[in-house]
Amino acid sequence: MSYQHIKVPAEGKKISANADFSLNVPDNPIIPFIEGDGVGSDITPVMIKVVDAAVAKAYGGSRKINWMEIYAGEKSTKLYGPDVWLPEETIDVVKEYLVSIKGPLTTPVGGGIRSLNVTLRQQLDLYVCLRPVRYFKGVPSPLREPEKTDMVIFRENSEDIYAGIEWEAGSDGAKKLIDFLLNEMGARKIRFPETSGIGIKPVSREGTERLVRKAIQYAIDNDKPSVTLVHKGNIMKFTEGSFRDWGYALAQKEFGAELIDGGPWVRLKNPKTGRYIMIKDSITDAFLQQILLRPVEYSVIATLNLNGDYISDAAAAQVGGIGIAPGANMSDSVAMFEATHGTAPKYAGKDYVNPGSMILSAEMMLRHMGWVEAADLIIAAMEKAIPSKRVTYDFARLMEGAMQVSCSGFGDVLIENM
Ligand SMILES: NC(=O)C1=CN([C@@H]2O[C@H](COP(=O)(O)OP(=O)(O)OC[C@H]3O[C@@H](n4cnc5c(N)ncnc54)[C@H](OP(=O)(O)O)[C@@H]3O)[C@@H](O)[C@H]2O)C=CC1
Ligand SMILES: O=C(O)CCC(=O)C(=O)O
Ligand SMILES: [Mg+2]
Repeated sequence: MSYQHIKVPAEGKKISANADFSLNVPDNPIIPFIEGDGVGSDITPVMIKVVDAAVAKAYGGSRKINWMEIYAGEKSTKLYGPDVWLPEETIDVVKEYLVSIKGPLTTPVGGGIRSLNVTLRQQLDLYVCLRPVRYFKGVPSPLREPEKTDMVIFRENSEDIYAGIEWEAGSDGAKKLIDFLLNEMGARKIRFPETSGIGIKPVSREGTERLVRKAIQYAIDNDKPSVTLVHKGNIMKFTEGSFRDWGYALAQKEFGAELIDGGPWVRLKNPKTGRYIMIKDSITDAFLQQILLRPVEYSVIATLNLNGDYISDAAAAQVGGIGIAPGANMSDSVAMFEATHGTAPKYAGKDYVNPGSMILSAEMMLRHMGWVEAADLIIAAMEKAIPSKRVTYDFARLMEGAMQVSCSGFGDVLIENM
């Protein structure tokens, strides 16, 4: 297969999948990557260097990643033309090569293009946004006991107001829809109909079930004590409220969960360990204060798209910030790994920010590929590097006696510690 601008490495093979979605990973896989906008050009090369070092050290040359650059965002417009932000061939490659990693991409506020990050997730139906939140010893945190925060967020990635169904105030679309709502649907509570922009929030049973199913399965596979459905269902009854109800119903129907004290909480016995997994729910505003005050009570979190976006950054702050917050966007077959943070434009090109988020996203990618020895080396290197206090600005400014290093410098510290 030849592409317009993507150069397939001369060496290396594609990862393939079996009917049950398990992966066949060759020793020399081709891994597509998007560099990303803003600090993407800082963190992506550092991630590649650290991953290559971990793989070389873990497998002594018998395994090697062949990186293949693919394009999106500003770099794409320079190569493919001023309006081409997300080339078709990028989508094709992500789908075909099954495992990839991306840097952050800019989304303008208000007008301009819609989010390329969200578009990638929607076009590839990467319906799970998986974001682990864990503490590394020595990381400065605003909490007294940050080690008590240990959560894995399952954020629904394909629905909710991120579907982008909205019309600007004063547009024909907004007028038409508001008119329809007022005159045909009996809506009475649009306070300023003449000057309202309007958006639609689709949340489906299928979308909820596939997300909650993954979250419960994760809790089973990883022996986690609870899954919390986080929603604002008291206010948005038929979207967020239904998310909660469909989630509980799925736990009972597919996992044999039983009501506790008449419900709504349910519990199921983990078939692998015999221990109970509690399925509970929490309303988002209360949840956000409880994860600060009683983090030990939360383990696996299943939530909708917007809640998941907010919770990801808030929870990351508890364990040191979005500089080390990794993530993955996944369907049953395709996985695209990416940091939780964005393009941090004020730091772009300065070799300054923490590359940890992207390196830990790559660590998740290695684990997903079954290259656990290389993944373990990265975790062990983080565990040694941070207490040595040679860290990037985000940690250095909160640590006493730290020696601040650059983005690439922190990559080198990790490699020294492998
Ligand atoms: N998946 C994606 O590609 C995402 C893209 N975006 C996009 O990114 C752009 C910028 O968004 P913005 O709201 O500024 O959020 P960002 O996540 O880009 O940055 C917010 C702040 O987080 C801190 N931060 C971010 N990255 C790092 C890092 N690697 N190391 C240390 N600290 C870091 C910095 O804090 P401080 O100022 O304290 O140093 C930074 O100013 C927007 O266009 C947005 O749409 C946003 C999120 C995800
Ligand atoms: O797409 C964007 O620009 C922002 C997305 C985001 O904040 C996220 O996925 O966490
Ligand atoms: Mg976000």
